[in-house]
Amino acid sequence: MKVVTGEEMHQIDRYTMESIGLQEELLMENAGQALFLALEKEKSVQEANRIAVFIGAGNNGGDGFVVGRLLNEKGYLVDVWTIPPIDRIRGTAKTHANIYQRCGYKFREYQEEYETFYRNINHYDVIVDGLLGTGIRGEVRKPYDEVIAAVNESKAKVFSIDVPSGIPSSTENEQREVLGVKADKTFTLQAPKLTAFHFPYASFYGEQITLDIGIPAAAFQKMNIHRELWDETRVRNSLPKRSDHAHKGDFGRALIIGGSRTMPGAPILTTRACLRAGAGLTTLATPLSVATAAASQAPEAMVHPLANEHEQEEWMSSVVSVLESNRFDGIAIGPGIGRDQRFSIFDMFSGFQGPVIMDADAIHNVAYEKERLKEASFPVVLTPHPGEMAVLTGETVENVEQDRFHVAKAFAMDFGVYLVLKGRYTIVTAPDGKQWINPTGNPSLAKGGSGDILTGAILAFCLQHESIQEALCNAVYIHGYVADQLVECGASPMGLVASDLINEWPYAFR
Ligand SMILES: NC(=O)C1=CN([C@@H]2O[C@H](COP(=O)(O)OP(=O)(O)OC[C@H]3O[C@@H](n4cnc5c(N)ncnc54)[C@H](OP(=O)(O)O)[C@@H]3O)[C@@H](O)[C@H]2O)[C@H](O)CC1
Ligand SMILES: [K+]
Repeated sequence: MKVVTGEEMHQIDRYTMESIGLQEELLMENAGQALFLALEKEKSVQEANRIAVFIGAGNNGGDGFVVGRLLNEKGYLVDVWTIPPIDRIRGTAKTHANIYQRCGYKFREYQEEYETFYRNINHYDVIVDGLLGTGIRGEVRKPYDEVIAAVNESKAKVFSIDVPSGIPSSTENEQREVLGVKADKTFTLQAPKLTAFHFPYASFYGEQITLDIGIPAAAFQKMNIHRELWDETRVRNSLPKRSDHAHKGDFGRALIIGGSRTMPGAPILTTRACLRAGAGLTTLATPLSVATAAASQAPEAMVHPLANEHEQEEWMSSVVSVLESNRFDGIAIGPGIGRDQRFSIFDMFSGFQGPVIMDADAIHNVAYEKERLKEASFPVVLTPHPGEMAVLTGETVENVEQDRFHVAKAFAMDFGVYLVLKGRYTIVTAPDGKQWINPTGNPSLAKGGSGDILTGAILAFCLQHESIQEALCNAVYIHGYVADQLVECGASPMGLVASDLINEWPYAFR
């Protein structure tokens, strides 16, 4: 499913109307019908004594008029409020306002009776928010700011149409305080909007449901949008199937390089996750101080002791000799190495051709020689969290977080790498700039060890998928999905640790 900015959606609408010939009146009717059907399924709507529909000046309000008409038709007790005077409503929204009136239904104007409006707002069980949609520009103006504040203070269930009113639908906004409707649920029309996956905006959306309003696929294709949601269907369709007569050689030889005296656990978690995610043969190369613990905690793995991490030269040559004396199909480097030492991944891995996943401390190292990413002999996957992304770009974490999509895309394209920018909605970016957003995961993943296991799963999946992009998207999806499953079964996000996720991994799609 494509994820769009408001501007992209407007262009898609325009193409649908002007080149395909589906008119806006019809799209608005479709939107209202789809919204009405979705609302009717809501318990709070079924049980509501009184429902309010709030309508703004644009087409978001037009959708509101269609919903208001259909709710009236089915006998719900509805108050339809227009925030601007009715004569300010124009175009297609006006057409549907006229249809509403000709069907014999009443509406109230905020400007005429705003005292009643604020008195009544506490008596509504449900508010349908058709105030502002993708057409908002700049800061929320009067009186919408006051109306939005009142909606947020009311006890009603709030259902937003398309976007929570006040929330922009692109991330290219100057930093300002965000004022928006805090929706319980947002019914997005046709395609999810970008800010639904970008904080601070995402927290206003509540649960997100996408409704089909009949915009043809051809209109999306024409626009060439390279940003998509990676959902469960995509995972199920792209996860490799194991044949009955498979053997371990079919699933790749994985090498994990990591660990140090003070961080022995990280590479062990990566190794265990790599095994659980199905790699055929998994080897851990780690300093002697970690090797014994690793052998007992990941007995299915092979362990190659490396030189002490403080002996920089020796450590690097021990890595090289592990690579020279064995054959590996993919490598993950970074978990628990520590920040004290400098090493060159490109010197150590020269000539290697399988995928190399660089995580954690390896990212800090590669930042010093990032120009060499452009000439790597192997496909590179970088898995930074926002702090590590800031190290890579030389920007502040705030700058990264302000525009994650653009920062990730620019870096992946400039340096020709796959980039997994971690966060509540992790973004996978391919070297050609295409992006996929991961919807799974919860706060239990905001914890030490969670990145280490993702790295192991990514390595294992890269060895089992034809496409690196699909491997990354699927690993990220399942990593979050497993955490979601555990929380759904009653585990507290506070108490879950990375090992719990590793143990749950095989049951992800039971
Ligand atoms: N394909 C689809 O998804 C369809 C979506 N539809 C719905 O249409 C809206 C987008 O409609 P649009 O008219 O472009 O925009 P809005 O409804 O958001 O309203 C814009 C008007 O709001 C006023 N405005 C703009 N900025 C502000 C602000 N900062 N503060 C207050 N008011 C603001 C302005 O009106 P004025 O008269 O005050 O100038 C704008 O004109 C989309 O979200 C869907 O809900 C359609 O139904 C068809 C298909
Ligand atoms: K809205």
